[in-house]
Formats: sequence, structure tokens, C-alpha cells
Amino acid sequence: MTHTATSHARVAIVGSTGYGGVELIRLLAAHPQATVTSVVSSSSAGTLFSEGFPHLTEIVTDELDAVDPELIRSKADVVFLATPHGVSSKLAPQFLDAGLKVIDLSGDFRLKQPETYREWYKKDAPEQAYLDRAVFGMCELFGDEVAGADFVSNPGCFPTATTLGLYPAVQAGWIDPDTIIIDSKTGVSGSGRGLNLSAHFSEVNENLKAYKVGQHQHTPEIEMVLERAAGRPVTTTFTTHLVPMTRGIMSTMYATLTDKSRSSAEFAELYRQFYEGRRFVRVRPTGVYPATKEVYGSNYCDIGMNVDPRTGRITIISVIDNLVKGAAGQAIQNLNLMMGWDETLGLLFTPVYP
Ligand SMILES: NC(=O)C1=CN([C@@H]2O[C@H](COP(=O)(O)OP(=O)(O)OC[C@H]3O[C@@H](n4cnc5c(N)ncnc54)[C@H](OP(=O)(O)O)[C@@H]3O)[C@@H](O)[C@H]2O)C=CC1
Ligand SMILES: CC(=O)N[C@@H](CCC(=O)OP(=O)(O)O)C(=O)O
Repeated sequence: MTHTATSHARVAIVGSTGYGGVELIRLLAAHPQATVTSVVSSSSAGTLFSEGFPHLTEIVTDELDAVDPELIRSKADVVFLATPHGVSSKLAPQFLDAGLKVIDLSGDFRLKQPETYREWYKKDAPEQAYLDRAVFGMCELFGDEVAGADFVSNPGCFPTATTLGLYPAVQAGWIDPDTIIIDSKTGVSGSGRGLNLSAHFSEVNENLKAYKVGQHQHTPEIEMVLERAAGRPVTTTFTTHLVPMTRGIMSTMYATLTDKSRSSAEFAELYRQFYEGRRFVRVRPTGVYPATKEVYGSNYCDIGMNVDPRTGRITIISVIDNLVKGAAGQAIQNLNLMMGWDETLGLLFTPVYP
């Protein structure tokens, strides 16, 4: 595809009042080549954005726009859809048809087979033509496919942490893909800003619970990526847990080595070479394992690993901030790639610590 880089983008955010939307606003405020020109709401159009979000006083001075593709086309070149599953599937075609570039944060366009989407999301799938048109934007793995695209489907939060942690070892044939077990934990902001009982303080505080066991909608997305690494279909066991923190995902992955003589140091070197030049993936030295706080508020994915010669298995630990690398940060990384810009533009900030 031929592609000419433009130096600036006017950006609209649909779902701007949700956690993903507000995080996009925070990150884009510091982006040197993108400006948010429209914040959009289906329920509060005409009200002042900062009334609902006082921390953005004097930062976002606009009123919320209605979900009107023609209006938004007059103000913006690119639209981020930070909208729920089942909403993006209806909105994305309208915005594409109006001539906007679209980056969708939902799961609606990630899976390419409509029947797989229906099975895991329990919703009607988007039209096949739009599923085919949406480029799956896992930047460090398939970023080359994003350059010049007009429609990007941003990966899920768990698939981002998980597949960045597994891909190099699966692709190299160093672990047996049929033995992979993924144990993931997430902070509560992963379930969005809307009220729901399972995110209620008293349900989450001092609690740890598994959810969607055997049914998580990210399972086929993880398997889709691992299939590309393995060159054949892969099935995995994937379990998610809700932990009492606001942000953060940790995926702890277990797999059997194909050659039991390989060491932790050899794996770490494989990963370092694989991610060489990719600023947002940091591979830890052997014996050092990442914690969610070490990527808090940042676009980093940090990975550590340990080979246990006793069992012949590896443990891989991968952490991200679900709202940044797992959502808004990777979406902006995709914007950068789409526009032909350096993928790190506006994203090289340090994690918040402590
Ligand atoms: N939270 C996270 O960590 C991650 C989220 N995602 C995905 O990103 C998307 C947004 O998630 P998140 O921000 O957490 O969700 P929220 O529930 O916090 O926000 C979603 C927003 O969508 C808007 N919305 C709802 N219905 C419609 C509609 N019919 N038309 C237009 N807008 C609508 C709402 O705003 P209003 O009423 O003002 O229109 C709402 O604020 C989801 O698809 C989610 O799965 C992906 C990765 C991680
Ligand atoms: C805590 C919590 O409920 N997390 C959500 C994360 C999914 C998400 O945010 O949506 P995407 O599918 O678009 O990535 C979940 O597990 O379903």
C-alpha cells in the first residue's frame, strides 16, 4: 500500500467519558502531532466535558459532541472508538464510510471469523468486509501491517500482555504450544467506568476472584496470535482474576520446554533479540521479575522468565497497565504507525512510581 506521512492529525474520541476515552485524552494532551478536536458522547452531548471530569479543567474546554459521523468528519481526520463491544461494530462502518480513519478499542473487529466472534462475545458479528478491512494492531508483533491502514482494531488488554510474553518462545519452537497455561490478574478499571456489582468496592476490596473461567472472550484472540507464532492452531488454558487494584495486568504463563537443556539466560537473550529496537518491551535480567507498579501509567510491557530444570517448564511473567499498553497507549502507538510516524511519539513517559 502506498502511504504518504502527514505531519498532524485532528482526533475525535467516541466514548470519551469512559476510562479508555479519558486515558486517550490524558495521553494525547502530550502528543506532539495529534490534537483532540472532538470529544463525543452518546448520553451527555452539549454538556461541558470538564464538568464530569474536574481533573481535566482548563485542559479540555470543549462541550461533548453528539455521535454524528458527518459533524465529526468536519472536525477530525481520525476517530478512536472507546466504546463497548456491540457498539463499535455499528459505529465503525459509519465513520469509515464518512471518510475518517478509525482505531477501535473494542473486541468487535479483532477476530476474523464471525462464528468465533458470536461464540465468545454472544453478539452478532460485524460484516465480513469490515472484519477483513480491520488490521489487528499488535504493534510489536504485526506493526508493519498497520502502516497506511485506515482501520485498526486495537488488541485486548490480556492478549497484549500474554502474547508479547509468549510469542518469541513459541515462534522459536522453544516451548510446546500445546502445554501453555495462562494465569492472568487484572485491576478493576479493566471492567470500565460503568457501574456493575462485580466492581463494587466491597466485592473487590480484600478479595481475589477468578472470573469467566473457560469462557473469557480473549481466549480466541490469544490463540489467533499464537497460531501465527506456531504456524498451526494452538489451544490454551486461560484464567482471569480480579484483584483489588485500579490499574495493571499480570499474566503468568507456564509451558513445557521442547529442549530441557535450555536455560533462563538463553530465553532472556532470545527475547532481547526478538524485541531489539522495540522501546515498549523491556526484558528483565534473569532472576528479576516485573511487578504491575513498574509499568503503572506507562506504555511499557515488562517481561521476566525462569526455567525450572527440575520440571522442564518455563514460567514467563508479563505486566502492562491495562489502560495504557492494554488500551489507549497501544491505540496511540497504532495511530503513530498508521500515520507513518515514529511509533513512540507522545508515549515515552516514565511509569508512575511509587
Ligand atoms: N478498560 C480497559 O482496561 C480496557 C477497555 N477496552 C475496551 O475499550 C472499550 C472502552 O472501554 P472502557 O473505556 O473501559 O469502557 P467504559 O464503560 O468506561 O466506557 C465506554 C463508553 O462508551 C460510551 N458508549 C456507551 N454506549 C454507547 C453508544 N451506544 N454509542 C456511543 N458511545 C457509547 C459511554 O459514554 P457515553 O455514555 O458518554 O456515550 C461510555 O463512557 C471497550 O470496548 C473495552 O472492552 C480494551 C482494553 C482495556
Ligand atoms: C476486569 C474486567 O472485567 N476486565 C475485562 C477486560 C476486557 C476489556 O477491557 O475489553 P476488551 O475485550 O476490549 O479488551 C474482562 O475481563 O472482560
